Amino acid sequence: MRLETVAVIGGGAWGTALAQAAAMAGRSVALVVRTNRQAEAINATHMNEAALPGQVLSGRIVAMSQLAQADIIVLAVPAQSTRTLLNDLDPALLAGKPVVLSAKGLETGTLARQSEILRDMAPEALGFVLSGPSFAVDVAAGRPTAVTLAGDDASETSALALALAGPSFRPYAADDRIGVEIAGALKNVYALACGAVEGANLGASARAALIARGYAEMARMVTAMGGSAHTLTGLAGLGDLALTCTSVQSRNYQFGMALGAGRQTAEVLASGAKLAEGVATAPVAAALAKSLNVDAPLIDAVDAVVAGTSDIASIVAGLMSRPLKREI
Ligand SMILES: NC(=O)C1=CN([C@@H]2O[C@H](COP(=O)(O)OP(=O)(O)OC[C@H]3O[C@@H](n4cnc5c(N)ncnc54)[C@H](OP(=O)(O)O)[C@@H]3O)[C@@H](O)[C@H]2O)C=CC1
Ligand SMILES: O=C(CO)COP(=O)(O)O
Repeated sequence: MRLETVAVIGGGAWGTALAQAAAMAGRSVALVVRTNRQAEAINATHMNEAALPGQVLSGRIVAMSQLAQADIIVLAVPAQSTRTLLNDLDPALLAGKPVVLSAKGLETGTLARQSEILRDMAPEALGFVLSGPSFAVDVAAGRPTAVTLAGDDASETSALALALAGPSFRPYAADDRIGVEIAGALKNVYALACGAVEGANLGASARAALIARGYAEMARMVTAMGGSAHTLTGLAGLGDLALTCTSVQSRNYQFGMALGAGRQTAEVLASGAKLAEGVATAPVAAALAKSLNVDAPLIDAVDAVVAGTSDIASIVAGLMSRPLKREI
């Protein structure tokens, strides 16, 4: 498998950061953005001001508005946009190529994981999923982090990890795509919850308890879907949960803070909030848990708060009065 050139599709914060990581790994990178105008501005300034203000980009990155041939294709658009994006692409450009899915979310309506969407839309592509504790600003600035890269074929996954690894970006190869995708999607739901705990002034103890019970719930979901709960001990599980559920820098956490302070979802969205994937994923995860018969009180709680069908005080009272049970 030739792994020299990379095309990253999606000119937002994460696409730009992943382009930078691939460039730092020594690859030649095409950053595929929406319009010629955006591409020209990025190429003229070596910055993507709208996505990562002030961050100077590697000279190995060239922005363009159309996908051309590349050895590795990285998709970095919001989870709800992946299907539309793939629908607009020429499947021949993806056939037989490693396609790295980096969005963290489950699709509304279909309940699909990102790799299921890829399988539907471009069945001849080789799907890999990338997830882990990685704020775009950190990755783009070359601050160190490590992530999980999961794929079906162990040697192809290791080769791809090597091609994307740089001095500050360390992908660990793994094989449990389901576990990695569910972890990446659900950590955003728990980050909303943890932000709400902060917004409602419920205290750091409540937040830590929520993270631990969220982890247990996530393990039930992953197992029910056919993944391995062991995956959650890694970067995509514990790593990303630890980052997103404790950091005000997280957009999901910020959104949760607003909900915890008593604001409604529509109001927060209308105020120009940044992308918070957990808002769309919470109802999907709740439907998935129901269909799998998995007990998921925290996902249900976030779903209710996002939908505005319950308030934080009632949610807390409901969770605290559930019948006592053994921990494991
Ligand atoms: N930011 C981060 O730190 C991290 C983000 N992620 C994940 O990456 C995904 C993207 O997030 P992020 O980049 O931060 O979000 P942003 O909101 O910063 O950017 C999303 C980008 O996708 C573009 N886009 C949307 N739909 C399409 C489409 N159909 N075709 C082409 N481009 C499209 C948007 O363009 P336009 O604005 O014109 O609609 C925008 O440039 C999310 O799932 C997120 O969870 C993962 C790890 C870290
Ligand atoms: O996934 C992320 C870090 O790993 C980014 O989280 P937010 O989308 O909540 O900012």
